[in-house]
Parts: sequence; C-alpha cells; structure tokens
Amino acid sequence: MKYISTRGNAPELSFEEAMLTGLARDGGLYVPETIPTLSREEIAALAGKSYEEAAFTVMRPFVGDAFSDEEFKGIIARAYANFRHEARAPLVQLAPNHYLLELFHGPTLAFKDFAMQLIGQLFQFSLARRNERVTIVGATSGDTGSAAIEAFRGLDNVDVFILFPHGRVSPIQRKQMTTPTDSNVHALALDGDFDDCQARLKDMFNDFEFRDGVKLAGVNSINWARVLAQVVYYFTSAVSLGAPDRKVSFTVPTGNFGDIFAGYIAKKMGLPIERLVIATNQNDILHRTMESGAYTKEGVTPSISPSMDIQVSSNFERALFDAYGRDGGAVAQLMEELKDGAFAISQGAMETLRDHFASGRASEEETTATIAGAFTSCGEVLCPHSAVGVKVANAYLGDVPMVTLATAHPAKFPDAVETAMGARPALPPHMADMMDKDERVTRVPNDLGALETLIKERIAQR
Ligand SMILES: Cc1ncc(COP(=O)(O)O)c(C=O)c1O
Ligand SMILES: N[C@@H](CCOP(=O)(O)O)C(=O)O
Repeated sequence: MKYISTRGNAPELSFEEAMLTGLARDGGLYVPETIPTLSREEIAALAGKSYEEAAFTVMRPFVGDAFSDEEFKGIIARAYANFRHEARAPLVQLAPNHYLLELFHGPTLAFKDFAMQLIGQLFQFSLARRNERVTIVGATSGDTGSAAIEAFRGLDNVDVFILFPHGRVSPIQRKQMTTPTDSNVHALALDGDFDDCQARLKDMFNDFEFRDGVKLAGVNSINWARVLAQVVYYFTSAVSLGAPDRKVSFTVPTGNFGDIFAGYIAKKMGLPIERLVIATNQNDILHRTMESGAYTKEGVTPSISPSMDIQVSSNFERALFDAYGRDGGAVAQLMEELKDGAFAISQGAMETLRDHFASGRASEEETTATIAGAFTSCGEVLCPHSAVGVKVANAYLGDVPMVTLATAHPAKFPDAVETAMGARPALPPHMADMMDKDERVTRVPNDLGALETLIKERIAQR
C-alpha cells in the first residue's frame, strides 16, 4: 500500500512513513493510492465482533507490512483498553430511525481519542523500532490538543507542542491541555483563531530546515492514520443497524472535515452509506460551498461549539482530490487561489461532491434549542457540537436509518449545556478535580519565527 500527495508532487510513502511524516513536502495531504474494499461477506462478518476485532479487519489492508498481524492486534488492544464503555462507540436511539453514536467514552471525552490513542501506540512502536525521536506540533480548536497530550505525555522520545487559540476554547478544554505536569508537554496559547494555529503548523512543515532540524511530526488529521482510525466506527455502527443488507446515513458535526472524510472512505470501502451530511455551526463555509460551489473564507465567529470554529477545513482538500479525478495539479492550483481567500469548484467536481455529501447549518439558537429538546424528549444530554449534528440531521430523516455522531461529552461545555437545560453536566470521576489544578501555559504571538525559536529552545532544554 503506497500513499500519495493530494498535490501530486511529493515522494510516495509507505503507511509508516506517511504516518511519521505528516504533511507531504509539496504542502499536500497523504492519501492511499487505492482504497481497499471489503466484500459484503466481510462486512456482514463484523456483526457480533468486538470493536477491536472490527478495527483490525477495517484498518489492516491500509497498513501494509508495517506491522505483523500480532503486533497490530496488540497496538489496537492497548489503544482502546482505557475507554470507559465496553462497546467503545455505543449507539443510542434518539427518535424513530435516528440514532446517536456516542464517541466520547475515551480518556479525554471526545471522538479524537479513537484516533489519537491508536496513533500514540503506533508512534511508540515505530519510534522504538527505529530508535528515533520526534517533535509533535499540533493545532487545536479544543479537542485534538488534549487527546494528543493524553496519548503522548511522559514519553522520552516525543515532545508535544499544542497551539490553541487564546480565549477561544472552553475552560475544561483549556485545563485539559494546561494541567498535565509532564515535562514533554508544552501548551501554547496563540493570539489568533484556530485557522491561525493550523496555518502556522503548516508553515512549520513547509519550512524544511526547521522541519528536518526538529524532526517535526503531526497528529492533526493532516496525518492519514488519524483519518483511518475514524473509519472503523462507521462500520461498527452501520453493521449494528443492519448493514450490509440495509443502507445507513450519517450526519457529522464538521470543522476540519476529517471525521466525515473517514465516513467517505468507509463508503468507498463498500459500506452501503446512503448519505453523508456535513453539519456546520455558524462558521458554515462548507455548507455555503456545497450550496454555491464557491469556497469563500470569511472571518471565524466564536460560537458555543468552539471546536468547529474553523474556516480553512484541512481535509476538504482530500475530498477535492477525488472530486477532481485525483489531479494533484488541479488541487495545488485551488490551494494557491485560497491564499487570496477563495476558489471556485468546477461543475463536474461539485456534482461528484454532491453525489456523496449533503449539508446543513445550525444557528446558535437552534443549537441551544436542540440540546433542550433532546433532553426533554429522550433524556440524552448533548454537547453543543453533537446538537449541531442532531439539528441538521432532523432535516434528512426518512426511511434510511440516520446516525448522528456525538463528538464530545457534554461536560466539556457546561456553560452551553446549562444555558439550554438549566443544569450543569458532571465531569466523569477521573476528571472531577480538573478545574482545581494549576495551569502551565505559554502565551505566544501568531508569528512563525517566534514559534520556531520557542520550540527549538524548549527541545534544547530537555
Ligand atoms: C467536538 C468536536 N466535534 C466536531 C469536530 C469537527 O470534526 P472534524 O474537524 O473532523 O470535521 C471537532 C473538531 O475536530 C470536535 O472537536
Ligand atoms: N476540532 C479540532 C480541530 C483540529 O482538527 P484535526 O482533526 O485536524 O486534529 C480540535 O478539536 O482541535
């Protein structure tokens, strides 16, 4: 299995190389050269299997010979051992033909744990085997950062630097990133929004002297392994609702497009998915793009679902690559145009995108009302991101079962939930004292040179 860049001008890599490399050297994102498929029989045989067994079946074809079967099974087992729900990703029914896929039972209470716990194990295995060290720099709007810190804290051969937008994550999200005491963890509060954090991260990857000097690695969904791990729960949930004999649709609260792109990969692998619905908050660039065919950046407006406050949606590039017939030159051209704030998508590419994806938007008021409504109607407490999903999904309910992804635990966003329901959701016991802990964080400017200097100094001190 080889991995190629969406911009068509970077070396082809193996799974392990692509995982350790992060961004391709032409600025693009790695994708598999071909998408392996599972037969109807192989999909049907997932019924009754554990999450870990399903994960092995779904991910194995992408990994090539990087790990033996036994090694890969061990990695998967360790990745999910500390989830707090036996099913890992349980389904609950919200309404007739509408189900919620709870993805927040991992250690940091967000869907990011599914991929980050796995990546943590994969990196540890590969780095030990190669006797290498890396510097991970991550950009976060709130959840990726804490998941990455949890997966990599305390390791000798990894430093983790997390850039988060100062003042734009929830207090619990901030505490999750700033309270770990491990010396390899560095929380950096950047003066800017998430798009600035992600742009500086990509700038670091494009500065080859810095990148090679610090052995930069990425654990955002830039990293293919992140997307791959998220493909699994589309299979487990669809099979428990009757796939492959029955079609299933999914609605995905969306920001950086990694999670819904994983659903698209599941579909390409043979899972009978009727519809993939992109659910956006008021930062609705993807919904506007699906409606108009023009991808036009506007400023980010802070919302009650802060993890989705994104305008430059990194993984949309992977979808464009397929929509343009895997023409890396065309994608590179669009990304060049985006530097001036916008690009127009060709009619053919839009038709392809609309074959797979539908979209919708939830306003702040609609999100609040949806949290209140779900609690009243079925006792489910939604986080604001999941509520965006449920609100948008409601417009697409029909004969095909709809699964909405619940991407974070409500206790990470107590203010938004309290406004909607009049009560604050409790943190699980392992995080109950989170708000009382001391913080360790460095305020940083939105400046590439200053960030690179700080990172080099911190590494030198270790
Ligand atoms: C809670 C939550 N929901 C939804 C999203 C959006 O997911 P994606 O960026 O994969 O589109 C994020 C951020 O990634 C998130 O943290
Ligand atoms: N919402 C994310 C943004 C980063 O997304 P990623 O999937 O590329 O890591 C977050 O919570 O940080």
